[in-house]
Amino acid sequence: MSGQTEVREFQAETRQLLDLMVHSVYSNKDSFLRELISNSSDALDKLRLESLQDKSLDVDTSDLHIQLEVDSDQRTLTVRDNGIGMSREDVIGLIGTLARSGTAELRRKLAEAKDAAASEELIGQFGIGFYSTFMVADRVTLVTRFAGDDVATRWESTGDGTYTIDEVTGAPQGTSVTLALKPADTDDHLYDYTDATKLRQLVKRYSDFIAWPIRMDVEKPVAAPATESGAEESGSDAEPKTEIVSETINSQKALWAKSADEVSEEEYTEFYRHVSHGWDEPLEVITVKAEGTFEYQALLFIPSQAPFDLFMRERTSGVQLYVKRVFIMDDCEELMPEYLRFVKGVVDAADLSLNVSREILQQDRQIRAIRRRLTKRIISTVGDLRSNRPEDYRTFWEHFGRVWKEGLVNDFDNRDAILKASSFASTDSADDLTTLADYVGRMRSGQDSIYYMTGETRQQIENSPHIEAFRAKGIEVLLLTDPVDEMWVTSGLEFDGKSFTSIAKGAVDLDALADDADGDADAEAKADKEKQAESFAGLLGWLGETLSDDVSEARLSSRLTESAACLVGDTFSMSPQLEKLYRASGQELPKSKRALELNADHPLVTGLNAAFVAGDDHSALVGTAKLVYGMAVIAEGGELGDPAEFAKLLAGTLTDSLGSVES
Ligand SMILES: Nc1ncnc2c1ncn2[C@@H]1O[C@H](COP(=O)(O)OP(=O)(O)OP(=O)(O)O)[C@@H](O)[C@H]1O
Repeated sequence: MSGQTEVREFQAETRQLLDLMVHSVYSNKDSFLRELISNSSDALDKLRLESLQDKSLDVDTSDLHIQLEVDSDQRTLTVRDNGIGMSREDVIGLIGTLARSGTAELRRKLAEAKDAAASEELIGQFGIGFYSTFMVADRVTLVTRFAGDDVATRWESTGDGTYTIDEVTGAPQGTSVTLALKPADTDDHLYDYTDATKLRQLVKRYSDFIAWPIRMDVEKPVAAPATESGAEESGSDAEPKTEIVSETINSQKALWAKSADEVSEEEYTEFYRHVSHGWDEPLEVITVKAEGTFEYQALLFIPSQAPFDLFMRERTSGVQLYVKRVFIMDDCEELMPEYLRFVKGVVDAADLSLNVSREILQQDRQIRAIRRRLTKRIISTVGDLRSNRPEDYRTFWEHFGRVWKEGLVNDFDNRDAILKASSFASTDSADDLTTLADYVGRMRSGQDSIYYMTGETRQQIENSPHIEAFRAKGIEVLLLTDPVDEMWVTSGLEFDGKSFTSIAKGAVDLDALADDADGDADAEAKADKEKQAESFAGLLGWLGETLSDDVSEARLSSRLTESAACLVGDTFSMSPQLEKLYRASGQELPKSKRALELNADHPLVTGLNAAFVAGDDHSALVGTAKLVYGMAVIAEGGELGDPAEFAKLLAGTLTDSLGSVES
């Protein structure tokens, strides 16, 4: 019996994604089955957990399983489970709309994707779960009854703009998804999914480890009954008899309980996809087996692709917690520090209660011990990747380096090891990243700091005036462009006894590092410097006052070779990027002032000094002073406080210079 049918429209976003599935570019169409079985398995986990926690829940959990049902005449395949089911609201929210925050992002990227291969990769990165059914089906019907509810909900769609939803009674608890299959077309990687052999093969390949039985009715020859004489009944007219028997077609073996040499790479990959809801391959598999006081097993994966929500607040699925093979929770944050949130997998602890809650976990000594050990294992694994598999390490770094470096700020116990396994862009190479050990190996004699500069892009840093003298003298500088770099680099961390020094802050004395330094030349240079300082003293004092709203002082620079001026913070001041980040996050910060450093060899600066020394009335030079300051801000990629004033001053100066050309 069914209630009134309601026709609803898919959201525009969902429609576009559906359209993509219907005209799928994804060659691995078989994976729809994995998605459905995976959803069913999750639903069974949830029901078991729910019934453990809520004893009053009136549900039968005696035979939790997944059933595959085939109707060859109708060409349908049904995946049925007796799991937790969904309410009508769930169906509309979870199935009817692709409400996940990454959908818009996926669509945008798909629109940009140039070819089918790029689209495949994107689908791999985002995953499309339930909607993958439309790769193989013309019509999908879902009937579901939430545990404890009386009425069930039926949802149906042909993958065009609408779906229907209505109430049904008499449906069993759990969920069934029935696919009206498209005709097989092997050229399009679309197989006959009513074929028992094919289904068996797919379950074996993708879902063998699923903890719940996956059953299918299969036709089997009936063993002929023995006659009284003991001989089998036989006769020329006897047709071989068959019967339909229900068979469990997965082995249900928990992969984490097996030793690594018993598990194939493919099995690990499929398990990884199940726990991560990902479609990519794992970059590395980590197995841990602890015996003794705390017994547990862990099977962890480092993915090869960052999920779209890596930097979103409500991230999903990380490491799942099991207790003695029973699923307890997804995304068990207590088992993994936040900066390792990209790690996926399972931890099965033997000695916890099945009723364990998040509150208890937070206090639990065993959980803390597991977390400590797993963290160390992951860090050492990444270190090994770096040493032994540079290509894979590079993939890792591209996808997860930014998150990894959060550990330098947050994980005090392991930060030296994290730093060791990190890598950085530097002026040493345009393409390759460097480790700190290699950087230190290239340090100049007399250099006791690791020099770095932070900025928004590599190009911006490389073009900033601060780096000029370092470039001219061939001193290597790390180029740090991730927001998190600002944090760890100023946290007092050292590497190999060397501190990190920003080239955009404090005074630098590069002369001490000159490799060709000779005593006489040094003394001469020092005397020159002193003389220069004297001749510029008046100008510097005046500039400091004139620009006092913006700068703390004006001084001569030893870091400039090409530009006229740059701005330099105190050793412990915030960089402009960090200030910007804080402001963007809504924090009020007092205006900070930096020193204006001038290049005493630049014609603009020597000209300005000559003009300053030549007259007593310096008011005509105020505009030039402001321009010099503004140029320093622009050169480092900063934002002018009053761009209109700067533009006006510049226009006036240009006009004057043209006037002098005309006359
Ligand atoms: N058989 C089922 N029983 C109960 N709930 C289900 C079932 N299938 C799907 N759902 C619900 O619908 C939601 C959406 O499913 P869908 O497969 O689209 O995405 P997902 O499993 O959350 O993520 P992914 O796309 O990564 O697989 C699930 O999270 C689950 O809450």
